[in-house]
Amino acid sequence: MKIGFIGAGNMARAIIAGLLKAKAVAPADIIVHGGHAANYQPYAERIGATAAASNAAVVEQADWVVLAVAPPVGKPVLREVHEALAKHPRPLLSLLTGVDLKTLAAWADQPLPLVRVMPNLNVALNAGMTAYAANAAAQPVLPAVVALLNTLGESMALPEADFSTFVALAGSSPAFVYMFIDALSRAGVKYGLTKQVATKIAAQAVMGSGLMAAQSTESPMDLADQVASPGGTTVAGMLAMAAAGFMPAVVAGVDATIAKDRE
Ligand SMILES: NC(=O)C1=CN([C@@H]2O[C@H](COP(=O)(O)OP(=O)(O)OC[C@H]3O[C@@H](n4cnc5c(N)ncnc54)[C@H](O)[C@@H]3O)[C@@H](O)[C@H]2O)C=CC1
Ligand SMILES: O=C(O)[C@@H]1CCC=N1
Repeated sequence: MKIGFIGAGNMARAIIAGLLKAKAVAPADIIVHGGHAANYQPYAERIGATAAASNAAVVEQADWVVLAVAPPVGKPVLREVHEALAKHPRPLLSLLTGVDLKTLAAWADQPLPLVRVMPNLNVALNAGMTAYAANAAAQPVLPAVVALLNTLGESMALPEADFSTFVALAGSSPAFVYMFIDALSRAGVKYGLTKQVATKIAAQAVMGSGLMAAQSTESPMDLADQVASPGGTTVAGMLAMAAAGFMPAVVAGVDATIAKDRE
């Protein structure tokens, strides 16, 4: 199975890293083309992937094509590869935020199997959270696509109406979590730890808590109650964070992310 990537930026590289770690695809079966030869060619060489000379060459050489460019670049790129896709009607996996299957079909301007895929950067560690939605033509290939996505972490079928919310809760949220880790770590620096030590402590605590929340059948607040001993340190911290607007700040961030995705 040859997987082609149009665009070789952060998201494409994270997916490729995950696929290679899982040994889901052989390095030479990864075909990439990006906007800048000076970037994508040495990258392809470094990981043993095949650098294609053009986006059309990606379509010609790959079995499936992943559209991994910025959303505004999607339409011109699909116009550019129109002829190649007409000759080789490959399933197209789009990572573009804010671009639904209907728009994608209009841009492709020909009947193609289309899968809208929304991953996050944690796919690089095979710990991603990915949503997908597919058109009717993609149904025969969907089980194989989902099997591939599952090598990158968890995946779920999601109605397209919920994709904007998913972007906030999974696509963008690693950045929000890093903000939280940085805030914890900075507070540690305030009390005399080095940033390096404080970040190690904060990141490991967040990782363990994430694992616990993902695996437990209890709600996050039930888990918090188990941390908060009566009259103890945790409840004092939780109440101070609540008073400082922790939850409204997070929800405002999600609101802004969803609004941007829907622009
Ligand atoms: N970064 C993330 O965490 C996530 C990104 N996405 C989506 O993935 C897509 C890619 O995002 P990133 O990788 O973060 O962006 P990026 O800016 O890192 O990468 C975009 C890539 O497209 C290439 N490119 C630009 N014009 C091109 C053209 N005409 N032909 C071929 N390649 C071209 C650039 O050279 C670059 O390699 C976006 O649509 C984004 O919404 C989705 C979920 C998470
Ligand atoms: O910031 C962005 O627009 C992309 C989509 C989700 C994560 N990164």
